[in-house]
Amino acid sequence: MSRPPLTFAPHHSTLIAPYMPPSPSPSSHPRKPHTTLTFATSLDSNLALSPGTQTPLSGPLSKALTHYLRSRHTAILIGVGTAIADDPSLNCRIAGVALEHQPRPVVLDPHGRWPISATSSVVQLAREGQGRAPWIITCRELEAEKREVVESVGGQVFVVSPPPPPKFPLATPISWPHILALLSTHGITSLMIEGGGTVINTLLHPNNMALVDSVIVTIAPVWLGRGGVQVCPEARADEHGAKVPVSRLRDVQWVPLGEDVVLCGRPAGRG
Ligand SMILES: NC(=O)C1=CN([C@@H]2O[C@H](COP(=O)(O)OP(=O)(O)OC[C@H]3O[C@@H](n4cnc5c(N)ncnc54)[C@H](OP(=O)(O)O)[C@@H]3O)[C@@H](O)[C@H]2O)C=CC1
Ligand SMILES: Nc1nc(O)c(N)c(N[C@@H]2O[C@H](COP(=O)(O)O)[C@@H](O)[C@H]2O)n1
Repeated sequence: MSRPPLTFAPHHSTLIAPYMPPSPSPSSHPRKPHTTLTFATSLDSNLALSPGTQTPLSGPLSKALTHYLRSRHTAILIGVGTAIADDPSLNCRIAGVALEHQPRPVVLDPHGRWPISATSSVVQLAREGQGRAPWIITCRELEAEKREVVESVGGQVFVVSPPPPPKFPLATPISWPHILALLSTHGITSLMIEGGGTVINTLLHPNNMALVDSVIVTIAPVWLGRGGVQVCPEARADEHGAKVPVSRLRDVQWVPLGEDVVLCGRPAGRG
């Protein structure tokens, strides 16, 4: 499971410092973690060439920045589509990062679709002490073998009640406030949400956008073409039914990193 360590230039951390989670204070008990939405996209807003496949987009410098972000958050969340497509490691591979600065991988898997096994990357890394054991948030009890694998490395399975029938077409199986509150209850003070397309598009829905504190997007100089996994949230209309922008970022900074540019901002309307 050994992949080459990444090198991160410390001065790059000053550029993104304003978007980082605040230091947790022992006296405050926020109802939700500081939430950072972060992903890598092509010029045509694609995360991957096709559903179910992984497409490398970040260059070495922006990839190292993503790994630095991982070390600055207590957890990293993905949807089960990404877990299945990528078998991701979800650890921080910057040389010398101690286990206490590794993020907790969290997989949203309401229907228990992730075929997690002893050979899954996150499980192997947890066993080798190079990452934390995964947490799975699901709506149904997992098969005993899967639960055993998760628990054998110190991970946890959270079975939450399925919600009532969806009111809106874009309603997600588990509401985002519920997910964030659950993680907060279990000590997660900062959460990095990496994807994939479904997860990002539902978080960018006008109903959920206010839950996002920071947005950090790597834009790679490539077009992937139609039929990819696209970031494109539900459209929004005003009270007269006229289409209006879903949201615009404020406090924007563009950070060039190698051939990529990293866009940092905060969704408008946040304090
Ligand atoms: N370039 C980048 O930075 C990244 C790229 N990717 C790419 O994205 C692709 C995967 O994206 P996609 O296929 O859209 O899958 P996702 O990773 O977004 O997972 C989607 C699934 O997660 C579950 N889910 C999502 N939201 C919720 C919620 N609120 N409550 C409960 N369950 C939820 C659902 O599972 P169910 O269907 O069982 O209900 C849903 O179908 C891959 O190709 C991957 O490589 C992924 C991350 C980052
Ligand atoms: N930052 C970034 N750049 C890309 O080009 C990507 N394809 C991704 N994908 C995300 O990173 C996960 C893979 O992580 P590991 O290297 O295996 O730890 C993948 O699952 C996506 O969440 N990210």
